[in-house]
Amino acid sequence: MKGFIKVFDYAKEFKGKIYLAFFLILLSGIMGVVPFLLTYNIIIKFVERAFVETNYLLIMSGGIILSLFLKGYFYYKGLDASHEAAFDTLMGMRIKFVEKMRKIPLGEINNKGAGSYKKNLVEDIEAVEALLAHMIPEGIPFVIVPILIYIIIFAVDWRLGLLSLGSIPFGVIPMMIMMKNGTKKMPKYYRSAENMNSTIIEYINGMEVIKIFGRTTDSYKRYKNSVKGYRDFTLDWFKESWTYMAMYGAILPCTVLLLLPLGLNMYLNGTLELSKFIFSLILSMSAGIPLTRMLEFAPTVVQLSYKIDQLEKTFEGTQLKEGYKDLKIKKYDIEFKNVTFAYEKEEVIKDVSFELRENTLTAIVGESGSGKSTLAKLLVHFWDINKGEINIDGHNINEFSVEDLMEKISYVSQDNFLFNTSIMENIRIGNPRATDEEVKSAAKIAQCHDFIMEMEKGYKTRVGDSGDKLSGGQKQRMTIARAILKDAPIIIMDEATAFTDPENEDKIQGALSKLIAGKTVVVIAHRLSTIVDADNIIVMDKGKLIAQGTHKELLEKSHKYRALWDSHLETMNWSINADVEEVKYA
Ligand SMILES: Nc1ncnc2c1ncn2[C@@H]1O[C@H](COP(=O)(O)OP(=O)(O)OP(=O)(O)O)[C@@H](O)[C@H]1O
Repeated sequence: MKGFIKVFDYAKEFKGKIYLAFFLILLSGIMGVVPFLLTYNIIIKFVERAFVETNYLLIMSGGIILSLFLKGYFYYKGLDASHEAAFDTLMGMRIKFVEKMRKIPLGEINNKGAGSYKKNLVEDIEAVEALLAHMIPEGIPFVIVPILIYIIIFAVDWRLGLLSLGSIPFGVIPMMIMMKNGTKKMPKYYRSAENMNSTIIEYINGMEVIKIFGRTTDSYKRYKNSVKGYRDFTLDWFKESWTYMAMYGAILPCTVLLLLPLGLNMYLNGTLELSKFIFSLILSMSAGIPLTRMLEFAPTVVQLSYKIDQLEKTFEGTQLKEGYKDLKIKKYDIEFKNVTFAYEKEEVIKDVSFELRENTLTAIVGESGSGKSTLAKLLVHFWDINKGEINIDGHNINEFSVEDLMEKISYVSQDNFLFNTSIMENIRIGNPRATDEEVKSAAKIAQCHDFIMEMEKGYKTRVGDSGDKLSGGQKQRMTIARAILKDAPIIIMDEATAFTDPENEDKIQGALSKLIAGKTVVVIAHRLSTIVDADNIIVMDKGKLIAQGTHKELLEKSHKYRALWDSHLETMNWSINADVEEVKYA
């Protein structure tokens, strides 16, 4: 129930509209009872005098029509206000939760998967609409109106009051059982829905591989199992609930269950007046409609409560350590001090210490999986480290806000994600204030301009989902253009030119060397020939820093570096030989 109550925190800003909706729908509910009272008046008059005047009948009928009209009008106006409050709240929640995502470690986001977040942000938050737009404004009057009706019946005759409540215990017991069982089953049901969402997204993203390898892939099996699992859990949940829903749905609104037979008996025994009996009967029946509507909300309460709990856990759980100070940096010197880090249990960075000086280029080399990219990701604060410190000009990066730190760093990663918008806007992400001319000039430096101009719509070309209308090399050069446009004092390039052909790579390297002058630069490279001139080279091996120095120094003192260099030379020779063979056979 905690989650259910929590929703009101999110709707606080719009409580005026919710109160208004509640008041209007309450009025509508009261107007709904008026026709029953007027009808009762006509019947009583008829029973007492066996005659009713036409004028009186016309006035009463007019009253019934007016109250029905007002009932509809207040209801419509009430729903209008409640829907406005509900959709404003949904928008606020979606914006708030996505803002919170910035502070969630990237690993956690990747582990949960895009589908799971989509479910949270779209479906789970949507469930709040039912609560704010319907349950509060409609549900509460649906409780108050029957209470008012029962008070009146008690006032007429307390025995009739008791009898008219007769159906409630028979209806409430199955309802409570359903809610209790539903709450127990909710986690499994919810997890299966999340799992299905994630596997659907994974399946669609992996369509290329699935088409090549057919239906036997694990991804297809996982997809099928998750869809089946969701069906099983949903059916399981509903099967259990249906019986109880049918029981309380049939019994609770049957307000005359005891009142009709026992009241009739009392009238026949002469202990009850006919007018009181008819009045209570009519009033009791008018309570049936709001009771039925109220019941429709019962299963939603359980689901909604669980969903809000989960949303809070997801978005307010693990958060990156972050500061809010406006830190003035004098010198962009960076220090990794005894840094240890594990994505999960196993440490992938072990007690690593080194310095990156302003106005120098530091390269990180090592075998695949040695921890190079992880060091870069720790510097951009995608994760919190387990032990040690990373400092910029003596300030721990945990003291910076995520935005502030990002302002200071240009990071070209191996994953060159592009948004499905124009090339111009994709590059402008580097600096949202940049003019079109500045974007084009960055694109020229990154050797993108020519291929962009060859496209039909030039810079206005949309790049497709995740940039799938572009080649790997083109995507990479566009992300380099972003970094050039950003012009931050710290530059990290993780295999920035890996997809680039040698001719373009030379040009980009030339352009980058101008760009990086005076900055703190970190380059992660597999092709060691690109970093032989680096001011410092850090050699990583299985998460440990095993040596550092210039290329020349390392060739002399580091066995590992020499091995890496030899194997690089071998690859270069191999590719030169392959080129010669190609020429021979051409
Ligand atoms: N998101 C992640 N979750 C769990 N483990 C990870 C994750 N990313 C990387 N690892 C593990 O951390 C270790 C270091 O990976 P990292 O990507 O830093 O290596 P690398 O030296 O950059 O490799 P490469 O040259 O192949 O890019 C590897 O064992 C890898 O399996």
